[in-house]
Amino acid sequence: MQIYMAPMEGVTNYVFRKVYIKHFSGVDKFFTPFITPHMKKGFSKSELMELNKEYNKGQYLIPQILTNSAEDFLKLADEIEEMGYSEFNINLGCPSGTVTSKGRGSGFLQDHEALDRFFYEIFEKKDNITISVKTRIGFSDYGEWDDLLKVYEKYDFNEIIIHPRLRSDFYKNNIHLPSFAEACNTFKQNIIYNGDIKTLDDVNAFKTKIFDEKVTGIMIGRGLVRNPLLAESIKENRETVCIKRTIEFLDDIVEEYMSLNFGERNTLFKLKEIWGMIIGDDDRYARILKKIRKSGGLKEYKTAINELY
Ligand SMILES: Cc1cc2nc3c(=O)[nH]c(=O)nc-3n(C[C@H](O)[C@H](O)[C@H](O)COP(=O)(O)O)c2cc1C
Repeated sequence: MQIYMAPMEGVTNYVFRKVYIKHFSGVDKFFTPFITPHMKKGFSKSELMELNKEYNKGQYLIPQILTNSAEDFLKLADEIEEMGYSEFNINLGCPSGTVTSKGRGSGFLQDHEALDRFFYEIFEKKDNITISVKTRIGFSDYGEWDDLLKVYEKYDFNEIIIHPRLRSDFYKNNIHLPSFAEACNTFKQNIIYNGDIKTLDDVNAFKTKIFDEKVTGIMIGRGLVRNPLLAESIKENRETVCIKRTIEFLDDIVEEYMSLNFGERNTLFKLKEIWGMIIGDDDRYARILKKIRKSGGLKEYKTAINELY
């Protein structure tokens, strides 16, 4: 089973991924956080870093694009192709209000005809690239999935990544496995499962519920940030958590940000977000998380981290 690291804006960015592959193994594919067409502005500095082949060396990296315009997609894909990419992922899952209100991300799932036209134009004009989608199962009603499946079925995606939640669920509420199972019966292509995998047990439980040879992989987001050893664990089929290796990894992330001149404040901001995901609402470490969040500089941050040993 293949393991993909989920794109997570602000978290699994170029720095995280670069340092990740120095410390851990097990991830087969990485995705950039979504990139939106920029029209006249050109790529931002961070987008250029996300896509820089030299900086991202050693990763099988797929650029993810967020748009509802075939014309903009084609133009952006051409530009990214020139940087050496030939595989693209389309974001049809982002639940953020600022994205969905413009009919993008999971907002695009509301207009099946427009979605169909979008894919038609892309596949008609671009036959030299590989395209996958990352999708939710609808906007606000499970009943939408049947029609969406009919649209997806028409196109030659190399794989379909499914997060079986509605937009209205955001990242909470239960996963809707019947919709995922329905996709397994419908699609001919490879299917990748995404959602709430946090431990090796979660993977094994998933496999007992869904066993279909078309499910060639799982994509993991929060679970891999919480325990960066999870991909290795799954590949080796033994649960491994090692706070020491996790801290060494995060120390290296600090160094990488500092070497890129992010400055102490911005670096700390990034680390606080990562620690928020690692500790989450685990009461045993709530006090330390509070200290991490309150730290005003890297020295104070390190003192807080040392309490974890
Ligand atoms: C902070 C954050 C940022 C995210 N950014 C993206 C993104 O840029 N593109 C995308 O397709 N999904 C994005 N996602 C969704 C994740 O890729 C993934 O689908 C979601 O976290 C569910 O998987 P998980 O339960 O394994 O975390 C984001 C999620 C979070 C929490």
